[in-house]
Amino acid sequence: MDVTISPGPVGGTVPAPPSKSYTHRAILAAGCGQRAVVADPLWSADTRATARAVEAFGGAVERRTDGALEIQGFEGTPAVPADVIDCANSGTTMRLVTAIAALADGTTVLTGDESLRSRPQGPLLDALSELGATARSTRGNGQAPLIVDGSMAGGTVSIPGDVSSQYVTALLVAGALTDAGIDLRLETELKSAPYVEVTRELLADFGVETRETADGFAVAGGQSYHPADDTYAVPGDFSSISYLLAAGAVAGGDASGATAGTGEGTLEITGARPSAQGDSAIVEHVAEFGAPVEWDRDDGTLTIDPAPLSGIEVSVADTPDLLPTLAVLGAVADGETSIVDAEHVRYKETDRIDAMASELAKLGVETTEERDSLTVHGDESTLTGATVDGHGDHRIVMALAVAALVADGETTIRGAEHVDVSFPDFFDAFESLGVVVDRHE
Ligand SMILES: O=C(O)C1=C[C@@H](OP(=O)(O)O)[C@@H](O)[C@H](O)C1
Ligand SMILES: C=C(OP(=O)(O)O)C(=O)O
Repeated sequence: MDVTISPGPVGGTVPAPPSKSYTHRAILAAGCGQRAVVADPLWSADTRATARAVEAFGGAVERRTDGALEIQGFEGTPAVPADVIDCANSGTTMRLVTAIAALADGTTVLTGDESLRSRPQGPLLDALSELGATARSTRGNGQAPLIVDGSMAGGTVSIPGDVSSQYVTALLVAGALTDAGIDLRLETELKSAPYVEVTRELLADFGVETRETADGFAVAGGQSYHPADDTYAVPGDFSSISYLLAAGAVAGGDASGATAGTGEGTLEITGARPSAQGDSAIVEHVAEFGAPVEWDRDDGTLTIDPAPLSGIEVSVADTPDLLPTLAVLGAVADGETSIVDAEHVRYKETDRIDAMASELAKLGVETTEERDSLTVHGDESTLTGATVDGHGDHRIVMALAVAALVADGETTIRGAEHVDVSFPDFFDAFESLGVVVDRHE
């Protein structure tokens, strides 16, 4: 599907979609236990891949009419899957499920789409092999398809922290079910660190203890997964919220003609309660760009008004998924925006530094790309509508949709269906805010 977006103001109230990261973890934690209900889950292409993996290991995932997931777990012992596990486009699914597969008494094969089959898995495969499983890439290049033979005993292992935090998450989730536990030593600084805190917070809610150590993390073996309450409720997703906040910052207003900076064009986002998500830093970032934003943390409500924006310098070491949103804010802002500490953003569904540089160029925006940074020259840029490519990547599509709101003329985004990965209702949400979206082939 392609979409054509007409520029125009946004305004109104919109709910945040549920967190993808928490939903993946909750489905797997419930799967590792006996039974649990996951309320308000994100039901998207990526989280459905995780649900399929739980079923492949012998669990059952049923979606109730209220959207909650009733999960019967495999109680700590995954069965050997009867078929290949297709992780589709989801890195989180592949990393976490690979580690759980190392607990099965037999062979699991994992694959995914072309994008996922190009992403790095080598350090995780090496770690699982050191811990007593046999885990390898069919092509010997550290990429899926993967073959994993269990079962791993646990022990001490070193792993780089600057490729993906999901390796750490995977070892903590599966390590609790090993005999010996896992003592994980980081060979480098940890990028995307808040995601490990999301993992530790969720594991604690499922009765699994983890520890931060002098050089990494540790999880004792022989633990079991059981939620404190029968039902686990998923919080809102701040990576998804970033597009809504950015839309409010650059195009807030209403049909009656609110003016930037006057507080008349408020956009409100509900369901934005605090959690361990590092991407909640987007709230501070839009404020640094100059947009008036308020966050009622108790109520979970964010309000944002449009304002003239000025460029900022921002590190995405902890928040890689914010890069596309920040790049678009930088394109609209006056002056230069430098997005730094970004090398790991190249290992996502696509190389997002490169993808944003090339698609923003089509809209008339000048950028400078380095290995670990993207500088957006907002002052030298005028956004002009064009046909742009989503690179098969949900976050590129959504960020470009925000840019389209303030481009001069219509913008067509190719491959817009990829929003299904993390925010299936994204274009409906945009329409509810007053955006004119034309979906076509
Ligand atoms: O654990 C998670 O839920 C995620 C971790 C991050 O990946 P990396 O740790 O690979 O940077 C992030 O980019 C991804 O969208 C979700
Ligand atoms: C990189 C992402 O997810 P994953 O690693 O699970 O594919 C993402 O959602 O931006």
